[in-house]
Amino acid sequence: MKHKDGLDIAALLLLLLVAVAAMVVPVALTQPALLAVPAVLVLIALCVVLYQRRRLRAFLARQLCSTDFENSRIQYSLANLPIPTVLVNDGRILWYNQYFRQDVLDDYDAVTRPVNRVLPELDLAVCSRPHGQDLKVGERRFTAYAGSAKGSRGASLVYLINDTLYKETLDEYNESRPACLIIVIDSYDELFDDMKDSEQAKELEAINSLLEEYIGRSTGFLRKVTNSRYIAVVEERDVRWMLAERFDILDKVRALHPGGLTTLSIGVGHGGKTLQECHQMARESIDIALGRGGDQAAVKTVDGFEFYGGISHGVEKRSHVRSRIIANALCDLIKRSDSVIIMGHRMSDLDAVGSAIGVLRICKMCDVPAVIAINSEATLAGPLLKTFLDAGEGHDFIAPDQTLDVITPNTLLIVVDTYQKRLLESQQIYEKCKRVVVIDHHRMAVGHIDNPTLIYHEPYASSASELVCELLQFMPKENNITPLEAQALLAGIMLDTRSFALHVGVRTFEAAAWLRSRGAQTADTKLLFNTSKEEYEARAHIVEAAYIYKGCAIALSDELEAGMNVVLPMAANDLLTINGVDASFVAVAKNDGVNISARSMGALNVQVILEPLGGGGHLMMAGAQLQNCTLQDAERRIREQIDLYRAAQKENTAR
Ligand SMILES: Nc1ncnc2c1ncn2[C@@H]1O[C@@H]2COP(=O)(O)O[C@H]3[C@@H](O)[C@H](n4cnc5c(N)ncnc54)O[C@@H]3COP(=O)(O)O[C@H]2[C@H]1O
Ligand SMILES: [Mn+2]
Repeated sequence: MKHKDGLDIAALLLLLLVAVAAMVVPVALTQPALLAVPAVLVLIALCVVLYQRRRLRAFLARQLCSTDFENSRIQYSLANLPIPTVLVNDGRILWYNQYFRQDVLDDYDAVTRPVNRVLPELDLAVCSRPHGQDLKVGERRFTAYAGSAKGSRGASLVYLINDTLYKETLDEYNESRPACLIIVIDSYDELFDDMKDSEQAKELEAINSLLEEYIGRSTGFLRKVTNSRYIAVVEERDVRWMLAERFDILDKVRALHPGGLTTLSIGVGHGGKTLQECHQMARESIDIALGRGGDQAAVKTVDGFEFYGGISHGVEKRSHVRSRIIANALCDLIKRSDSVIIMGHRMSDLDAVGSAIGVLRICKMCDVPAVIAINSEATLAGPLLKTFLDAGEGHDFIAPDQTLDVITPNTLLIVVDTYQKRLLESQQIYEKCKRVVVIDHHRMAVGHIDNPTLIYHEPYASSASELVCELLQFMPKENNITPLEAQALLAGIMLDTRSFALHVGVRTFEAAAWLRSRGAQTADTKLLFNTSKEEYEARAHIVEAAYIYKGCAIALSDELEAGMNVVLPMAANDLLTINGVDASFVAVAKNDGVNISARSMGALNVQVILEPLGGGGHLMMAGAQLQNCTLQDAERRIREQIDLYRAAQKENTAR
């Protein structure tokens, strides 16, 4: 019998090894050169052992796994099962049927081999679950199910179902789901209006060929729907590489001109059930991308929005015509209401209160009763409120919960200086009012007010106060704004432009000039920004403790005394005046969380940096409120985001 041969050879080998061992010492002593002989002998012995091991394994496999081993119970029940089956004990293969040998082992033998050499991914715990485990062997794909083998403790039987076809079909299905892209050339009208026809053609041809090349890489197609708008239908597999490359088409188009004159906005909808649903998602995405200032891609998925790009400054894109139309529409809406409630964001600031005061004047011009809902305990515009109280205008400002009783189905809510539901001064008022108007200048973000009756949203405007100024100028009626109201609006503009340093367009100065002509005193306005000595000291303290990290000033502070909230944004402003600081981040503990104010001079987009922390705002002015978070955590998260942003910037310039 063969296994007897095996034993004989083993005995022979043993003898050989003993002889070699006996020889080594005397030979090494007398003639070291002859040591080569035992070495060669050992080598031969090893070869023989390896060869025998293979033969032994083949022999065992034949005995155990072939059908002529009639006495085995496993054999009886499983050998003819037409799916690959393997018995595993203690991590080693004990037995398998012929299908396993054919489909998984490619006709090699593997009895007693460790199972993780043959199936490295196999995890018996996962296989034992009802859905089994996905396994890949070469090109073939299986689902493995495991059960414990009867009668043998610790041994498992693993069944492998070859479902390569279904899995490949499923993958192909997922990869080929439809996705829709809407691509818009930002500020097309403004740019192309002044161009000669030949220049227009050249410009468009450059953009077209970049877009064609980009979509040409996909399996889909591109169509131009209007002069400035394209639509592309692609597949999920294409969206995947576009996301991985972070829509570098944006950079390519921006690079056509040194100043980044032409930019694109892209809205992507993917993951929807139907092509129609994806198209709808793409439309929502392009709206939000444009609302955030353009030059970026917004991707709507089933769980929300993601943004890519958005590094250039928005180009001013507004027309007086639009302001006039909105002014008329707003007037109409107000006149058709019983009463109006005006409300800003919580922790109201000079811009929120200033613009609310402007809107109140519009309501008065329309002869409709109106109030400003404001929490005067939690505001950063204390000095402004006080000025109005002192002037005997206190009745116009009411605590939010006091307005709830007077809300009727015909009450109009006008929200100023925010677009976000969660930042509103009062959620209850918002929920109770049927009709809502929004006047805001912040770049749009996720969680915005749905379906407002009217929106006046201009991300290029400096402030909500500037927008309200324009509306006031177009009011159909004789304008009777008071000098004090003009001053409130001017304070709003000055706050958000950091006294006309940032974010100022031609229209900002126009609005300021108009306010001046209506009696706003600049010196008095400046007084509204003054602080107490304690606040000044706290501010200096924070600035002193700041350090610089990758061009960003970071300052941390323990909780401030109640009523000192304005110290936080002011310290952030101060830090920006230091040479070599591109952006500043001030984090202050507040209750169980941390409040953050961030500022930049435009070299960094602080909105993008704070968005992952749940904050938002503008390119140059942003904030976030972290709940249940320590100061150290906040610092770590800020630095993490700065790292990511700097890395992305580096990659961009490298490209
Ligand atoms: N969780 C979140 N989600 C989305 N957006 C968020 C957000 N948290 C904050 N923001 C936005 O970020 C911007 C900056 O907020 P921050 O509190 O640092 O700075 C505020 C305010 O604290 C600061 N401020 C108020 N009074 C001030 C004064 N007297 N002097 C200097 N700064 C003042 O002026 C800034 C006015 O900024 P603005 O209202 O246009 O826009 C705000 C706010 O709308
Ligand atoms: Mn504000």
